[in-house]
Amino acid sequence: MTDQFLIERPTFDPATGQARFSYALGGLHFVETLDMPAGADSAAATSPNFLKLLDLTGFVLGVSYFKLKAPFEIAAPEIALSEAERAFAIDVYENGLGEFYARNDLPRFGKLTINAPVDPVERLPALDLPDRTLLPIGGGKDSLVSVDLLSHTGVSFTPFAVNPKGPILTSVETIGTPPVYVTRTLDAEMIRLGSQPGYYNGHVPSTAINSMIAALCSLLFGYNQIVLSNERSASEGNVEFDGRETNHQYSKSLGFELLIADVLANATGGALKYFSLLRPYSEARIASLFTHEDKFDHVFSSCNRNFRLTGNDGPLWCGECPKCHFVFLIFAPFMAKDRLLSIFGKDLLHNPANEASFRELAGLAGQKPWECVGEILEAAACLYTLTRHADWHQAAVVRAIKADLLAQYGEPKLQAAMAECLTDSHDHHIPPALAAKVAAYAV
Ligand SMILES: CC(=O)N[C@H]1[C@@H](OP(=O)(O)OP(=O)(O)OC[C@H]2O[C@@H](n3ccc(=O)[nH]c3=O)[C@H](O)[C@@H]2O)O[C@H](CO)[C@@H](O)[C@@H]1O[C@H](C)C(=O)N[C@@H](C)C(=O)N[C@@H](CCC(=O)O)C(=O)O
Ligand SMILES: Nc1ncnc2c1ncn2[C@@H]1O[C@H](COP(=O)(O)OP(=O)(O)OP(=O)(O)O)[C@@H](O)[C@H]1O
Repeated sequence: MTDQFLIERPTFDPATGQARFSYALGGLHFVETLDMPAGADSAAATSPNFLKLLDLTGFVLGVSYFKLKAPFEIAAPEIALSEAERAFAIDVYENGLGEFYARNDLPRFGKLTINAPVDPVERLPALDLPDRTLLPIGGGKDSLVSVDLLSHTGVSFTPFAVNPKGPILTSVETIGTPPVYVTRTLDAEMIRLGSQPGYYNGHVPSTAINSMIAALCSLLFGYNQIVLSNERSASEGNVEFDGRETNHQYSKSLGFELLIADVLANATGGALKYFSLLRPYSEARIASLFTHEDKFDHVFSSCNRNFRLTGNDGPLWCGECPKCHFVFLIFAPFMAKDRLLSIFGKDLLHNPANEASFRELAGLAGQKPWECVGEILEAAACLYTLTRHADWHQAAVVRAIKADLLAQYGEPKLQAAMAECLTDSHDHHIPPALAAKVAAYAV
C-alpha cells in the first residue's frame, strides 16, 4: 500500500494570476492549477495572509489526489500549521471525505496523521479589506435566493464561480453584475486513474474547495465577506459508518462553516468573514422564497449533471436523479403548478417510474440518497402537504405513497414537520444587522 500522500508548498505568480498545487502519491506526481482573473492586488499576493491561505488551499485541493489511494499519512514538510489549522485539515480529510470512505469501506476516521511543522502563530495580523461581498453562485436555486435576499436588503455583491458553466453562466448573466470567475484545472492523470483498477474514486467536499478559492480571490480582489448559500438541512447526514455520521454535503454543514470561518478569520486577523445567508432555512423554506422572483426560472438548474467537469449536453433538468425529484417536490407546495411544469418540462410526480426514488427521499425505503437533497422528514412533510393539495393529490406518485406515508409517520408528526420546515432557525452566524434586515424581508 502507498504509505504517504505528499503536499508540496503551492506557488502563486502575480504576473500570470496562476496558482500551482503539486502533490505526490507513491511514485505518482500531480499538479492542479487555478487561473485567477487579471487585476489582482500584487501586494496582497505576497502578504503572509495570502500565503497562509494558499498553503491551506493546497491541503484542501489535495483531497482529489489523496483519494486515489487514501493512505494513513499526509506529509507537508514545507507547510507549517497551527493547532487549529491542523484540526481543520484533518476535518477536511476525514469528515469531508466521509461519503468516500463509507462507499469504499475504508475505515480512516481518527486514524489519519499529518506530518507538518508546527506554526506557533495562531492568528496573523489584521488585513485591511474593503467592505465588499463575494457571493458564490452554484447555478441552482439556493444561491439565487441569496441574490434576492441581498438585493432586497441593499447589499451589493460580486458573483463568484469556479469553472462556471451552463446554469452558472446564464444565472450570472441574468443577475447582470460583472463576476469573478476562476478556472480550475485538475490533473488529467488523476481523473484517468480514478477509473482504473487499483485506485479508489468517490466524492470530495466541493464546497470546501470552492470556498478556499473564494478566500484567495477575496484577498487578491478586495472582499471582506464570502456569503455562502448553504441551507440548514445540509447538516443532516446520510449513513453511519466507522462510528461516525457521514454526510454527502459535509462541507455545507454548519459544523464545517464554523471551522472554516475560524480558519479564514485567523489567517486574515479577523478581516475576512464567511457565513451562510440561508442557514436559518430548510430547503422547503428556500423553495418558497425562490417563488418570489421568476426571472431565473429558465436559466437555473439544481441538477448536478450540469456541473460535471466536461459539462452537460442534456436538458437543464434530467428529471431522473434524486436531486431533480427532491427539488420538484419542495417547489410543488409553493409554486403555481404551470410554472413548475414549465421549469422542469414534465411532471415528475405523475410518473410512476419515479415512485421508488420519492420513497427513498421520504424515508419509506432504502437510505437518504448520496446527493444534495434535504432532510428525510422535510421530504415526507412536503409529500404529506401534497396529499391535501388541490393540484397534486391526484398525482400518481402522491396517491401511491400516501397510505404508507401516513402509516409510517402519522398526521400529527407530518403536520409538525411542515410547520418546523417553515420556522426559521436562530442557529446561524449571519452578522446581526444583516440577519435582522433579511428576516424583515423574508416573511
Ligand atoms: C458534477 C458532479 O456531481 N460530480 C460528482 C460525480 O462526478 P462525475 O464523475 O459524474 O463527474 P465530474 O464531476 O466531472 O468528475 C470527473 C472525475 O473527477 C473527479 N473529481 C472531480 C472534481 C473534483 O473536485 N475532484 C475530483 O477528483 C471525480 O471523482 C471524477 O472521477 O461523482 C463524483 C464521485 O462521487 C463526485 O465527487 C462529483 O462531485 C463533484 C466533486 C462536485 O462538484 N459535486 C457537487 C455538485 C456536489 O456534490 N456538491 C454538494 C456539496 C458537497 C460538499 O460537501 O460540499 C452539494 O451541492 O450538496
Ligand atoms: N462552481 C461553483 N463555484 C463557486 N461556488 C459554487 C459553485 N458551485 C456551488 N457553489 C456554492 O456552493 C454552495 C453549495 O452549492 P449548492 O449546489 O448547494 O447551491 P446552489 O447551486 O445555489 O443550489 P442548489 O442546491 O439548488 O443546487 C453554494 O453557496 C453555491 O453558491
